[in-house]
Amino acid sequence: MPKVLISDKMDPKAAQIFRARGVEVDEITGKTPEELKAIIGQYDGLAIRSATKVTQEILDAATNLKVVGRAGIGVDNVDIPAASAKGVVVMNTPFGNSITTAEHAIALMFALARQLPEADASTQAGKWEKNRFMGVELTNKTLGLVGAGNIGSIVADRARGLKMKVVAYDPFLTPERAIELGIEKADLDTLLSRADFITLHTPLTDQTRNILSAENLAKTKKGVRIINCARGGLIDEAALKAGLDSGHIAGAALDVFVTEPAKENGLFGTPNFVSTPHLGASTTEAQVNVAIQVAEQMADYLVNGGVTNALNMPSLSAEEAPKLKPYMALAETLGSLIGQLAHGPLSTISIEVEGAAADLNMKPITGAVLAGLMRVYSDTVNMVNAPFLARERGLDVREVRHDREGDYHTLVRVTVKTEAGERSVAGTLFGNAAPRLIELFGIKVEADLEGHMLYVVNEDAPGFIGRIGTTLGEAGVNIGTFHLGRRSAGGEAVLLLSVDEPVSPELVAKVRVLPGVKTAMALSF
Ligand SMILES: NC(=O)c1ccc[n+]([C@@H]2O[C@H](COP(=O)([O-])OP(=O)(O)OC[C@H]3O[C@@H](n4cnc5c(N)ncnc54)[C@H](O)[C@@H]3O)[C@@H](O)[C@H]2O)c1
Ligand SMILES: O=C(O)CC[C@@H](O)C(=O)O
Repeated sequence: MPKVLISDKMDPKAAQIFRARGVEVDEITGKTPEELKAIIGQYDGLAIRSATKVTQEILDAATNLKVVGRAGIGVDNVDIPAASAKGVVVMNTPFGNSITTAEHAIALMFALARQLPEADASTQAGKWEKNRFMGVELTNKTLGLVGAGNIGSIVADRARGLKMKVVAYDPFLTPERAIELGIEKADLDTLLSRADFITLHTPLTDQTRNILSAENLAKTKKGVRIINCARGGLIDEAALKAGLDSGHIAGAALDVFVTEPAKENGLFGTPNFVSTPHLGASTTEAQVNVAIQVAEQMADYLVNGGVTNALNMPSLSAEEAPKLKPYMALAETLGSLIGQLAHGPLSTISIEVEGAAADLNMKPITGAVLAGLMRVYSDTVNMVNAPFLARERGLDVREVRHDREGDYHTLVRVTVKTEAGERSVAGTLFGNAAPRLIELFGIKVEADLEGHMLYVVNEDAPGFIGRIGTTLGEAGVNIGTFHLGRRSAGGEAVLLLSVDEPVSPELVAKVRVLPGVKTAMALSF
């Protein structure tokens, strides 16, 4: 039974779902990195929010880990390249808290427009400063939206309901989508010069870090009000403070900070500055949503192999997973066969599917071929890290889907380009379930590839089969299955034998010197 650790505070629904889906679960929150390192080795899955940092060190200690699930959106607390290299799937729940976070941005916009926190503090201090708190209306004001993705587009919708004009800067926003959202697409400088309020809704990347830098803040309209419910690091906090102090910026509200938890910050105590402790996603509804989603996604992966919302692997629905399972076994076997047989560096690998296979999601098939192939170099390879390793090795991976009907109802072919030329193997599913080799380097040969095998290429000549049988018999090796194919009568022939024990190098050497043998190799699957 797979075992999951929930290491951050999460709605109890997550644990209930894991248990109902046959996944054992421990809820242990508040561990230090050292304490987490000591226990993580026993778990197949790790469910987190933002407090747990999934670093290279934690991943190195996580010897059984298969999946990290983030109940939320941002995965900046997970070292994704390190997870990918270790073959650990990283998933998030991209939609569960979007409405809640958008509402928080709108709440902060109102808080700034009417100075609600300061007015509240003053009133409760008995000051009744009616003349001090003169606000501004939102109606007819321009909202500058930086990032019009899931959350940004909900903010835009709510802002339009408040009769604001919305101008958006997002390099990936299409003109059609802008029309659909009823917003104006603009470049950043235009947005900065026109917006009365600016709200940020992008991830933190090399392009967005300090997107509101001192230079860009200087381009804003005097009296601008700024909201950040996305990620700390999008705004230069020192420049923001200077803008508030000078009066150029009329107000700023931050839910996120460069350093979190933000127990101290230069902005604290600045007039017209409002802050919340990363509460964007903190509503009952959003926390229930993300807890349910993360548990369902992780259980799907651990129990059925379904992949949803993974950041380092193509999606595979729980419905598709059982259909793809035999194909992935076939693909991995073909990858392994060609990895064992093709000598020297590979430059290109092409994966072709036809017949029933052509109707399937191809990414998992490709991942499985690469995993089989790369396992020849490293036994920690799986479908998640194989594409990364292949890329690291400069392997050009091509996928080809054929509409044509071939001789087989379904077929997967793997071709690699080596220094010696192209090498190709193909296989099918027997009875829609059992992987079977049907072609090896251009020779038709039907074989089940499993366990220990001996591969021999020889000249097709009378007496050869007897000789090989005798050689194996003398070595005390029992032949399980025997598969033979040849290019033409008297031409090159290929022999695949399954045997009960691993084939020793000494036996391979004896087979290689038999008359007519061109090559011999031990294979294992
Ligand atoms: N405060 C919170 O508690 C909280 C909660 C949820 C999400 N978030 C954060 O909110 C942010 C937005 O989340 P989302 O779900 O809308 O993400 P999303 O991926 O749906 O949208 C992000 C948008 O940013 C755009 N973008 C990327 N680079 C850009 C650039 N250089 N300039 C302008 N736009 C750019 C993308 O095209 C995309 O449309 C993320 O950083 C997320 O981590 C915070
Ligand atoms: O889990 C949280 O409270 C924060 C979530 C938020 O930052 C996110 O990226 O989803």
